[in-house]
Amino acid sequence: MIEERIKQTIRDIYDFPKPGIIFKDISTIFLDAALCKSIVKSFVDKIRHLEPDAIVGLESRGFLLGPSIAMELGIPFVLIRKEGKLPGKCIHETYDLEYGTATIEIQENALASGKKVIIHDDLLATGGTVLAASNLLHKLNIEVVGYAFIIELSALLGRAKLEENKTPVISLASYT
Ligand SMILES: O=P(O)(O)OC[C@H]1O[C@H](OP(=O)(O)OP(=O)(O)O)[C@H](O)[C@@H]1O
Ligand SMILES: Nc1ncnc2[nH]cnc12
Repeated sequence: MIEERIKQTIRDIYDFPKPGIIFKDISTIFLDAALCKSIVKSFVDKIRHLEPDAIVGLESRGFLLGPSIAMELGIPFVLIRKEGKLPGKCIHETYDLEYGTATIEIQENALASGKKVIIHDDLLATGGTVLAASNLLHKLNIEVVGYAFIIELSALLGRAKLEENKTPVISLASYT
């Protein structure tokens, strides 16, 4: 099963980037091409029926598999980046993380008004990052029809925040 394969592959790094945080290091997933392919296939199987017009990936770890998922579905991949990285007119949003605060941005003309998207990131923790991304997309009149994560840290209760408006939340491996 994909969940076991993911859990066997990633590593727990204690006290990174701050004391008390158990960091889920997903870099080992990318040493295993067969596992990467299986993860992309799992996402595609779970999100195709939502008929997204694009996948929106969150910098930086949402950029690792996001383009592959979009390519498999034959749809665009759109970037949400950390502050100061995107050229042209952008809108931005600041949010809290498990271990700090951050600001993300999207280009104003990244995607046409009225499009439907899936937001993809490697990991759901408090949900602060994806909620900020949802807010950005909402401001551009883009509808979020689902969220897709490799990993979910369920004790941090991000899912409940995302499901408030009944949007489907997909995660392939969940930790309590
Ligand atoms: O659900 P949340 O509490 O918001 O946390 C999840 C976010 O934290 C990590 O990113 P980070 O900001 O560390 O940046 P990185 O991907 O550039 O390493 C992770 O990749 C998610 O984007
Ligand atoms: N515990 C964690 N491990 C990896 N990425 C994270 N992002 C937020 N919390 C995290």
